[in-house]
Amino acid sequence: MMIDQDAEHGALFAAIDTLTEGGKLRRLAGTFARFVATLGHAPAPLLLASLLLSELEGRGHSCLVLADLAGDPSPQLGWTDGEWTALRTAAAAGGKGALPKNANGWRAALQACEQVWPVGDLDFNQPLVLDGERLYLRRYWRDEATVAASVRARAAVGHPVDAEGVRRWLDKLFDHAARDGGTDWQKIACAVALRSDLAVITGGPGTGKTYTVARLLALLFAQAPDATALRIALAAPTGKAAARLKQSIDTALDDLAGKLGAALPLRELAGRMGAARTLHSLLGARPDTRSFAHHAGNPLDVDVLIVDEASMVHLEMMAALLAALPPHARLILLGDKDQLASVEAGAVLGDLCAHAEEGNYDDATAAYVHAAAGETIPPSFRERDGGPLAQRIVMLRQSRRFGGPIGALATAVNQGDADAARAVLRGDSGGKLKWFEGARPGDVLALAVDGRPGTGAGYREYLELVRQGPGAAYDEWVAAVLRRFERFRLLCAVREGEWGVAGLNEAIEQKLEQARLIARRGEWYVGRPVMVTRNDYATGVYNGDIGVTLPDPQRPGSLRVWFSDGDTVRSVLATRLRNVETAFAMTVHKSQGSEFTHTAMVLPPQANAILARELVYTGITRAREFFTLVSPNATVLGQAIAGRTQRASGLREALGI
Ligand SMILES: Nc1ncnc2c1ncn2[C@@H]1O[C@H](COP(=O)(O)OP(=O)(O)OP(=O)(O)O)[C@@H](O)[C@H]1O
Repeated sequence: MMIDQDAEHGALFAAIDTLTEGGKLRRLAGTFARFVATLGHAPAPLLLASLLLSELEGRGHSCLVLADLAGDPSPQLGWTDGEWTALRTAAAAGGKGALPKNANGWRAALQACEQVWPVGDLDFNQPLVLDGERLYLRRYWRDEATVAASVRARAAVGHPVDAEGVRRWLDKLFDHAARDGGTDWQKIACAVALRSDLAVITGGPGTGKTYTVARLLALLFAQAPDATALRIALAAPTGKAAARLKQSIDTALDDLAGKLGAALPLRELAGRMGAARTLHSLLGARPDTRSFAHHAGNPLDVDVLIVDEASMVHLEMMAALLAALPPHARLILLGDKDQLASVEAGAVLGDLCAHAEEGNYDDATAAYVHAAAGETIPPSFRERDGGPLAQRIVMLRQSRRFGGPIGALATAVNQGDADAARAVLRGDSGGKLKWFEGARPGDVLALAVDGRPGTGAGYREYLELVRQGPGAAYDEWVAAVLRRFERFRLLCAVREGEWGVAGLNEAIEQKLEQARLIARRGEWYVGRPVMVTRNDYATGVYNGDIGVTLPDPQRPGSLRVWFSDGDTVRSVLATRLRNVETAFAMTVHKSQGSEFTHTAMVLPPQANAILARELVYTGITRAREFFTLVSPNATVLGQAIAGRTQRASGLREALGI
């Protein structure tokens, strides 16, 4: 069979190999197309569609939209027109005829193939699924169906609420004097979340998502028949985000406990909540398998689950989470819908929040919010037929932490206003922002080592502390080193090249070595910051964890990598960490869920498909106090802001939004 296919599709496979060698296709995409060819008669349109489907899945899309296949997918793939034409021509040569011309033609061609299950037909467990105008890998189709069904079911649940009682509590929990006029969306979010088994609270950095959810927790405790029996779980996609969530919630609850006094034993109730966990750990991830200990047959033992940084939760994880959540449990998702979606396929939060800006609250929600929160939803956020999901979503619109030039820059980028973004970057005289337009590599290296005036040093700062050594209290020194390392970070839009993660990590190491701040001896050296790139259950480190290499206090001559773990630190012998990379420079993608006092973002000299508005916005919003943009070519910023990351998915359609 393989030999026949190779003879028939030799030109196509050769074209695939050329694109793979040119770095335009991941190897897996070609392998998948070849695999599909072994499963039966495989006409050229099927192989071409399988190839692109696998490639797009690797770039975060859940499916292949047939209209894109019929049109010109090259911009989406970052290919030249010539590359797409060459691939089409090669496919048509093997297929002995022209490829379908439109989406209907593609649909007809694909549904006739034995490797494809057209939804609604007899199911033979084919690897590909054709659902309306979309082609899926079966796994993603199943995950999307699970998420859609579960979200619809949860959104439909309406709990009876004692609006008057809620109103009394909300007035206690929210400080009316602190509001600055306008609609109090935080209060609305609490009221809305009480009403259903699903609540989505979205908003940019510092809009008070954690502040709000702490009040929601207090309200849930206050309303529960037996508050001590309420099982609450906190979770986030990464260990770091989980630790941040727990810390912010503890602080907010402690603050509230002081305010509420004897009205609610909040300290005691909060003390019963466990630590925040990663979603992997919550679900019971098992080594070497994609399955989890918790699933529909062995659900999680929770009544309320709060998930922070939900924009980073990919489709497969969201499906697993929803399947494992008992039907009675409340799910509260927190996240910034405008941030980059997960590296893996899917953009669930973005899809759910597609219309969050508009609100679309119906009359019943408006009346309830008025009764329970004392807030009037403005007419521009109302819509008679807003749909059930819209009634479960609230967007927080005012940033408390993030005003000033960095906030203005983030807003301009988010709105796609490149002129405004450039004006903010060039116009800040207070030193919060700096733009190296037309930068040279030396500018980045100087920035990495010494920072810029007024922002504190770059990596010099933590490396000098490393050089000073621990003194008496080793753990305190480690914690201080880790804190200092978090003060500055260089983020890259791309991995490869002089302006990407790989090139810059090497160049920064050389520069730090010249400055005698590090002394490299092979791969591991004192001061080396590393990022974990794969979950490793044996050592307890997870994808995205960042640590710093320091001497082992017990075994002179050996090195350990130290990670912060909430309030404490923990370490792993350096040589036991297999999947790590140096982290002086890291991708914007990997920086999600983290914030640094000074964030510097490096753009590459040329625009590309990855470089889009969401990426620039995510990079900027990693900065707590100072933001520096480095771009060798000043025009790339405008091109990036103009680009959008659109992820193909059928979720919006399945949810009727
Ligand atoms: N209504 C409010 N009144 C007073 N302070 C508030 C209010 N809302 C938020 N804050 C404060 O603003 C800061 C940011 O709030 P919070 O951390 O909850 O935001 P967030 O949306 O969770 O941010 P991020 O996800 O970016 O960390 C906190 O210090 C919080 O105490």
